[in-house]
Amino acid sequence: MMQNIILKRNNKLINGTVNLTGSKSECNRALIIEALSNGKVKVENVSDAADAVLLAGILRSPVGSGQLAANTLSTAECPQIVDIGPAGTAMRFLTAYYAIQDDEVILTGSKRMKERPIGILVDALKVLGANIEYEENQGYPPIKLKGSFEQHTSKISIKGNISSQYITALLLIAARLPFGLELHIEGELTSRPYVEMTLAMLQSANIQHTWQGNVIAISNQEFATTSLHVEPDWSAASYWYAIAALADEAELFLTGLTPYSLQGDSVITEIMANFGITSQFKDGGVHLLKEVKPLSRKIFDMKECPDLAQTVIVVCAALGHEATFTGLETLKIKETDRVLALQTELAKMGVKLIEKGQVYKLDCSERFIPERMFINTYHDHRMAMAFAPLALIVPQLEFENGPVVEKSYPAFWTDLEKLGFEVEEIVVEG
Ligand SMILES: O=C(O)C1=C[C@@H](OP(=O)(O)O)[C@@H](O)[C@H](O)C1
Ligand SMILES: C=C(OP(=O)(O)O)C(=O)O
Repeated sequence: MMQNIILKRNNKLINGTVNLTGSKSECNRALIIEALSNGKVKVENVSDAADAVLLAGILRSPVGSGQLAANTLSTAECPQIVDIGPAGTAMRFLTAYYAIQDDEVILTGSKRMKERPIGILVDALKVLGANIEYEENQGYPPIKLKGSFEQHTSKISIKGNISSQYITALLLIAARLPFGLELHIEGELTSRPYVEMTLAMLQSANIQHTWQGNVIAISNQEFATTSLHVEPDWSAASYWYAIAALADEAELFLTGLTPYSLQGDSVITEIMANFGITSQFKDGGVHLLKEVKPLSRKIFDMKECPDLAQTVIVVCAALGHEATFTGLETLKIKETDRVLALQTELAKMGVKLIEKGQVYKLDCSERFIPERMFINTYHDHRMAMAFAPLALIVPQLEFENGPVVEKSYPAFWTDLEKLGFEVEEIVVEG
């Protein structure tokens, strides 16, 4: 049985306040830092995102610091098994974290997680001195981390264009390595703001770094006694910007967001200015106001904000705005192949996302507005949330697997309801 969601909206006037949960990216970094700091660092405002709740459960289990995780199986003979489900950051960050712990751990995840590459990070950790084996397929989870870490070198090289999460994972443990870390990033760095977020959060816990050219260095250092406060999630905010962009009139207040965020996805304010949405920071949050404005921007580079790609592409498709997108390469190895998922779902309204090398063009020449649209979500929270704003132009939407949003924004459907959307849960075979 599966829970689907029927979503409808009977007018195009949006007005209200939304309290977003904490950023899953910030929270998952903060939780790893907390665990590595031996109790010196505390996380404030732990996110409700399922990926963060799961990681907190693992790292804050009574035995502490991941020595024996709560949701795991362990006996004297068998290593504990830690299952992180679909949480990509948790998988990558825990790989580095467990690589330097003493106990033997098997780290596994969902069916999709077993298709998301981890080899680049495992290779780098092995060069540093970690003892890691693959349990099924080379280069992919599950992996066995065998403990007995002995640092061989502080210098390692890592490809920058596949996932910044590998780099973050290494930076998070760097200060705990006896000889520190000198990380050489090979080639282009994707999702750069996420690496900057990591370094900024480490800095808040008093871990200093240098970043010169393509080399980031962190020496062996002590964490300060401090707390790390998790900001509201800007990626979640993007769906409200999309709703405002598709409304006739919109006045929204998103609490707790500031213009000085560590999250690169705060760039949604600039992106959505092109769609007539002004962002005014006051009263402890951001006010969104819709102005009618001709659309002019034709090219969007999503390399630094890949999690916004679905949001922006769906808004353009809904408005019939034939924009061009770059920086979508990493989308193919996320919760699903997001390029393929977008192509398949947009085809249901006659829109094509045409891939020409590394450039993607939206073709709206045969676009139509269906009476009803069924959205497949492919175990991807962002497929559900990015298509939900379409309720402002399509009379009835049905989403496969409503609870999929829990990964990063569990209150998504209830927040829509509070803002006047009709949200009906139905149970279907599946
Ligand atoms: O470090 C992070 O918190 C994240 C980095 C990004 O991944 P990539 O670096 O793989 O693009 C992003 O897509 C993901 O949702 C969260
Ligand atoms: C890609 C994402 O998450 P992760 O890689 O952490 O699974 C996401 O939240 O869009």
